[in-house]
Amino acid sequence: MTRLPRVDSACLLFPEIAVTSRRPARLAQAAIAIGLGLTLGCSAALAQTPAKGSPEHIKAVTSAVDGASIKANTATSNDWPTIGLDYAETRFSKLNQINADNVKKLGLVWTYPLESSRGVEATPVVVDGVMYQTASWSVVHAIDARTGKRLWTYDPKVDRTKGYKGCCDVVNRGVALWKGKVFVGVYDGRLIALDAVTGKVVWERNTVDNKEFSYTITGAPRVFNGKVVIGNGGAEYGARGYITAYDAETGNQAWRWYTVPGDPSKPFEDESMARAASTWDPSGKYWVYGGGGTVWDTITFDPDLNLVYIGTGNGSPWNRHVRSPGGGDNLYLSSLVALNADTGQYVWHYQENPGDHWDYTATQPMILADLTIDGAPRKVILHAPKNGFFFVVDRTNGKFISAKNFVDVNWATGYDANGRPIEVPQARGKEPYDSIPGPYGAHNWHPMSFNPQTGLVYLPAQNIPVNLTPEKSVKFNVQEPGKFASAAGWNLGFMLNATPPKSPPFGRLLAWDPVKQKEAWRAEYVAPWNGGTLTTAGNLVFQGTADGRFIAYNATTGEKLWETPVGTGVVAAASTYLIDGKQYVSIAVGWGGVFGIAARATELQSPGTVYTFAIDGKAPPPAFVKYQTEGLLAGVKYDPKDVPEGTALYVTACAQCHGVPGVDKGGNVRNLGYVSKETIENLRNFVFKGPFHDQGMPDFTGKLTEADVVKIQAFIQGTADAIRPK
Ligand SMILES: O=C(O)c1cc(C(=O)O)c2c(n1)C(=O)C(=O)c1cc(C(=O)O)[nH]c1-2
Ligand SMILES: [Ca+2]
Repeated sequence: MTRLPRVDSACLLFPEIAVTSRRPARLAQAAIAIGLGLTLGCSAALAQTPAKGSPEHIKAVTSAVDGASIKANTATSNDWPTIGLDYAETRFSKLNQINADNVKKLGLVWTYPLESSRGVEATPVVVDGVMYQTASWSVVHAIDARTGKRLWTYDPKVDRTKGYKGCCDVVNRGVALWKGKVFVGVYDGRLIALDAVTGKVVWERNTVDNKEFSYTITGAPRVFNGKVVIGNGGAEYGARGYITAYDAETGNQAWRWYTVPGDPSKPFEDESMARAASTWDPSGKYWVYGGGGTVWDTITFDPDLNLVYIGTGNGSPWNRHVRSPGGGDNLYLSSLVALNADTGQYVWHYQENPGDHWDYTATQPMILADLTIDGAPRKVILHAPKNGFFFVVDRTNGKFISAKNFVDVNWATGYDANGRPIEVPQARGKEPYDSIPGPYGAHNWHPMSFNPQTGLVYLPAQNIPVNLTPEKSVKFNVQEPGKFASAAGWNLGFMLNATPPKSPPFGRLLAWDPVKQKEAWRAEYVAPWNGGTLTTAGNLVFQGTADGRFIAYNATTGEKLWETPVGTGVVAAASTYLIDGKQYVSIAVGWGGVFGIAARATELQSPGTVYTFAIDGKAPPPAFVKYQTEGLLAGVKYDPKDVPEGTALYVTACAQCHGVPGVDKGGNVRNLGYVSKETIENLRNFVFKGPFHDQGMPDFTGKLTEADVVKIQAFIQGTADAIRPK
């Protein structure tokens, strides 16, 4: 990356080069400046070189981050300036000091405590040794990566009793850095610009001023051309998806694009909404549920075509029979959409799941690549969404090139030449249905990477079996009566797996050839929900695992070359960067996300931590923390007649975080089948103004009655008793 203010070395190497590369009109001026610099400017500048890690240094290196520097960094990968490394989101670093020959000598340099006990999903962003990392509850940490010491922490103070507003853990997928500001999307819907040096708020906007829907933000903002763009989540609770661009300097709104139409009796926002409305059946009153299509993760910018690509989410509610009874594609659900980066106007779309029915989102991270396909150079998007197919799409026009399933699927047999799925009719039937992939996806938000040297994409793939039972009636979310709970339109019993699904769960790292649409190698894991990937010119792939390890593989062969325990399950992806000429690898660990709330794959539950490694690192690992669990709950007195009502209450109020008592083991939230008898006997003390409201436990005052709690107790003990080995 070109760093203007790095006068120590830049002085010798023509100080104005970075400026001229950005502003060609200033070539003549620059020539003079170079001359001056060599004669008198340099000695003065050298005397003022700020100490690394000092406020002046942080100001200098973060102010230099802009579109040109992000592009320039791709020549070396010295820094990791955006969440996916570059605008193409390759997560492929050209650094090769750490490589397949010496990775065995990788050792710990420092760890940094993120002071969080919920999921950590962000990739560390690093420029010249200044690191920005988010933890749960959208807390931002600035870290001196030379030492691992805190520079500052910013807590946007999300109301901890409002975690229920999102479906999938109080997570955050990271920051965007631009001209001295750090941008973070906050769980409660705010977009905040922070001063990169001090962590103080520069501006703040509420991006979800609408009161009808339960919006949250978990994704990372994207900055380009002086605009910062953010989407939101909420389609499990009823929401209408959109993304908004703001001026990065002022926070003024530049544009907004909705992903699905609103009430057709009112004027449409634009032509793209009018066209979309013809693919929805108004008798389903989809606008009341919001329709869905939330842009809760991937937003990618293409500087060459000046397009923004977004992946849109599932239908809201999931079940199309409820949402749009007459069928229809329901544009622009589950689609890749290209927008004009300046205006936010629709340019093209490709819909991966017409008429989504299964929470098959297209929000999974995409990678922009230039590939030779059938002998011709193509500018493509590589995409592996929840639905289990790997897509190659022409990013100049949205035309389908190819799709191939990367895991076994049962909802479609393939895609036709026009890019439409060939669906299996039972997948939309009225009978209970084992959805493969299920709503957790064959691949979720965990970032994949693409290594142009091997030609392979490294993709965390999985199966998490779920049985879906179609049902017309829509259940309430106890917290917000009138808001629809997650599986609205599907029987909420899916959470309790009323009909146990038959397919086996798995988690694996897939090395996938996107040209041949074929697996090259795989590594099997003990469980699903493993971390994102990083790949390097050192012929390496790095990935953290659900069972608490950080692993390096040979990128060509898949041979495991190195691993280290990290004290808890890993869901995030690693980054790598140079500091003062030496290569480091950092990974933030912290078990969580939608699967990690209630389930786990290791007995270790250490808090959120950033680990940083280098060759010959010798730092001692921190002490690991074990899960605190009691034996299977026994002895709570209850009336079996209360169990059916208790079940319904538990499903709408408790299941999403606590899982099924005694069946799930508990993830970053405890399972109520494995707590003490006294805890369940005193459940009311936790439910109403209880001690865990600062950790994400909602306050149910006014939402549940004391009698409801007694029924929930009956369900919890009844379930534990039912599964106890006789
Ligand atoms: O439909 C939505 O609006 C929405 C939002 C989110 C989110 O914001 O985290 C997730 C999902 N859906 C989702 O379907 C999903 O599987 C998921 C997993 C995670 C996670 O962080 O582990 N978030 C989300
Ligand atoms: Ca969803």
